[in-house]
Amino acid sequence: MSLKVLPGTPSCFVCGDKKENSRSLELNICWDEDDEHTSISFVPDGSWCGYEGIVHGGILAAILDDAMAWAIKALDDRTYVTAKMNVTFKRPVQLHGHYSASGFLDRKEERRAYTSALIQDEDGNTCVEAKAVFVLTKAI
Ligand SMILES: CCCCCCCCCCCCCCCC(=O)SCCNC(=O)CCNC(=O)[C@H](O)C(C)(C)COP(=O)(O)OP(=O)(O)OC[C@H]1O[C@@H](n2cnc3c(N)ncnc32)[C@H](O)[C@@H]1OP(=O)(O)O
Repeated sequence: MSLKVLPGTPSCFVCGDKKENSRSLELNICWDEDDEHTSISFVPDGSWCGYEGIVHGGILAAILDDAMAWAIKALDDRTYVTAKMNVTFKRPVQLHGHYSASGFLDRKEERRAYTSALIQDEDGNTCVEAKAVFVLTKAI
């Protein structure tokens, strides 16, 4: 497995830099060059919770959104935005656990990119799954 750390976007809530965005989670986005998917490792702290001890689903959706956006970016340098995203929460993601998110570009059609992503715990159990459609922007 050959993992490359992608640069991140300084203003981003997920992959940014606290100097540019004080609320950024500052997660590293890695690219697996052999299997062509993103990989984001994280250990949630107390500021990520909704219910006590359980990570807020909106934060998990944001991580999956980035995992998929960067899977596109690694393979196509143009700018795509999330147009539709479907998230299935299968198991709670726990405070202080060790998790990994992976994002995949499944296929492209015209201006659309179809993606998928998942979050797994350290035993390989799938906790969250997502599918999304990104659209190539005319401007940004
Ligand atoms: C230092 C290095 C930095 C480098 C930099 C890295 C950047 C890499 C990391 C980024 C990290 C951030 C990752 C978070 C990503 C976001 O969160 S993006 C923010 C959230 N999303 C948005 O704000 C999008 C808001 N929506 C829109 O702007 C517009 O509705 C859209 C999606 C652009 C579409 O508008 P439009 O271009 O006028 O759309 P339209 O011409 O009607 O449709 C175009 C095509 O898309 C399809 N389409 C449109 N909407 C949909 C839909 N909802 N479902 C399915 N298909 C749709 C249409 O069917 C059409 O398909 P074709 O007929 O061409 O095959």
